Amino acid sequence: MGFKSDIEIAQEAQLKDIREIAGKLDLTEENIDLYGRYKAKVDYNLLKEEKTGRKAKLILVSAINPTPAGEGKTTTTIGVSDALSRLGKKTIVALREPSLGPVFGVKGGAAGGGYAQVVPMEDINLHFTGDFHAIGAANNLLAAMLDNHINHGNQLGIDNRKITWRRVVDMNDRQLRNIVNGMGGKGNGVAREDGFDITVASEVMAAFCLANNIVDLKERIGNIIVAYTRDDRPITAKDLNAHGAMAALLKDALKPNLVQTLEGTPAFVHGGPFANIAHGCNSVIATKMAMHFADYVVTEAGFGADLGAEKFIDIKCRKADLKPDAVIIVATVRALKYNGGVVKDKLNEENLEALEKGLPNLLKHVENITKVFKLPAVVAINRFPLDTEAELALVKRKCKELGVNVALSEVWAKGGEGGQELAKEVLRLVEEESKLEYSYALNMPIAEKIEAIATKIYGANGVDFTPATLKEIDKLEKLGFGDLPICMAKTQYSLSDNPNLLGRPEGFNITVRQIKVSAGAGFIVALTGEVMTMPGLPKVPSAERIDVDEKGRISGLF
Ligand SMILES: Nc1ncnc2c1ncn2[C@@H]1O[C@H](COP(=O)(O)OP(=O)(O)O)[C@@H](O)[C@H]1O
Ligand SMILES: O=COP(=O)(O)O
Ligand SMILES: [Mg+2]
Repeated sequence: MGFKSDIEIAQEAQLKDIREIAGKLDLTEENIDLYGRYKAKVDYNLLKEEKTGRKAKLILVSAINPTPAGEGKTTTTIGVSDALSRLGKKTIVALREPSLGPVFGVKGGAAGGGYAQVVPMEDINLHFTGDFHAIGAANNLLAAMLDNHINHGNQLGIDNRKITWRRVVDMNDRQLRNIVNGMGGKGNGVAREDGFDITVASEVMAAFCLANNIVDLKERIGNIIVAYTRDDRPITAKDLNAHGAMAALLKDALKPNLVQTLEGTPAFVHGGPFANIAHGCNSVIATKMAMHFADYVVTEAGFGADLGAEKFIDIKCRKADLKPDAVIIVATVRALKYNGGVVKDKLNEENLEALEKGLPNLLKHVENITKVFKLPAVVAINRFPLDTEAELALVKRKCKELGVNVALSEVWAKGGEGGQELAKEVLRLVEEESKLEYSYALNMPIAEKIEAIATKIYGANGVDFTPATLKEIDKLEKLGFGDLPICMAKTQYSLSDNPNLLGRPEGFNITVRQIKVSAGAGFIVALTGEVMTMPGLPKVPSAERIDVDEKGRISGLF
């Protein structure tokens, strides 16, 4: 259909000098560190001087269960922000930074798409300002100091079989999931099994995204549990005296990155946990900074509302005293057909029957947001080029029949101009009174908190815990971690823990196969199904289509 690619649109754009964008927030060069002409970091110490009374409206963008390509949350977040800017509203976008895993893997970048992008998209999708490299270095410094401690006598009595800390790299590399290191005999370390996670799954990333400032970050890092002794005493980063150096590595990374949308709306892009294996939200610091400088902040939580939105509310909002004033639930014709049983390579064919069959998935997410979390919501139908008028009309009609707010969004094709209907509905919703509720109380037992999420948000009958998991839950409660929130690690494709159960599955249980405490981040991770903390590359990685020419001009990124 001859559409320009995301990178062609981005490279044709005339970007504003980032100092002009900073000026929209009354920021001067004293408040920012320039990273070239189009990127800057903003001094988080500015938050200490927070003016009282500033209460920006916070809009969360979530979605229905997606196809592997994603349904356009980031694109919609950017597009509706541009639409609000066009309506004269002082708006900031708050997004996560892209991971190289998906960039070179299946999904591609995370800078939006079409005429709703943050730019410079090549920089943002690749090394950006180096935050992920800093987070990886801090994570791996801790791993090196842990093994070094064991190598030099193990005074802390670490049980080699109870090491929970893993190394990370920001790449999809299944080869590194399970390794043996320290081989080569005396002088080359102590041989043991180990493995790598992808950087966005690191607890350092989670602590980074939930920290309020550098002192809080250092304290959180110090609390990270890396191993246990034979008698199950936890060993922390602080026990290894690693937390100071780790926090030093993150001094600049912790400053939110300021860039711009194609239409010049300021954007904070900072932190980047995935929402299937971590909590899936950008940093608290960037969100609060955005709320300090703007009247409307639009932010995204990863994957479907069963993952990103649930953890945005039950973990991030609860811990950072934030409250969304409205939620946009992105739905697409293709994801509704996918949930209605259509296979990936048939999603571009009109299929009203499958579309209608997939609607229960959308309605479950709407119920969760409006009836469990008690927040006002609007469904944004993110229009794709091959959506037919009949398909779009069916979704809109069904939503209206069921009393669901709905707006057509054409921001991918038209930028902010294509988001006017959605922006006006958001402006109406944020004025509604709403009393945010959580899906569980923190003082409930760990198992009951997990059951509350599974039954209320996923629609499960219940939760099966493996014997080892029940034993670990008992140990964590005895160690005093019982009041922490839960970070569910689950497939993004299904409300259940089975990626093949699409639509609105009923009569299922989820199985929690592993539990671990992220004492630094401040939550308990419950792993279900086959969810991977180190994804693998597909048969034909997106990396094969990426190139750079003699002028340093990159192509193939999307
Ligand atoms: N309306 C649309 N039409 C065509 N492509 C789209 C549209 N919306 C999003 N995309 C593309 O789909 C992919 C996923 O979009 P993204 O905004 O990253 O989704 P999410 O944040 O939900 O994963 C990106 O490549 C993006 O360019
Ligand atoms: O963690 C996943 O984020 P997206 O859904 O934005 O890809
Ligand atoms: Mg996204």
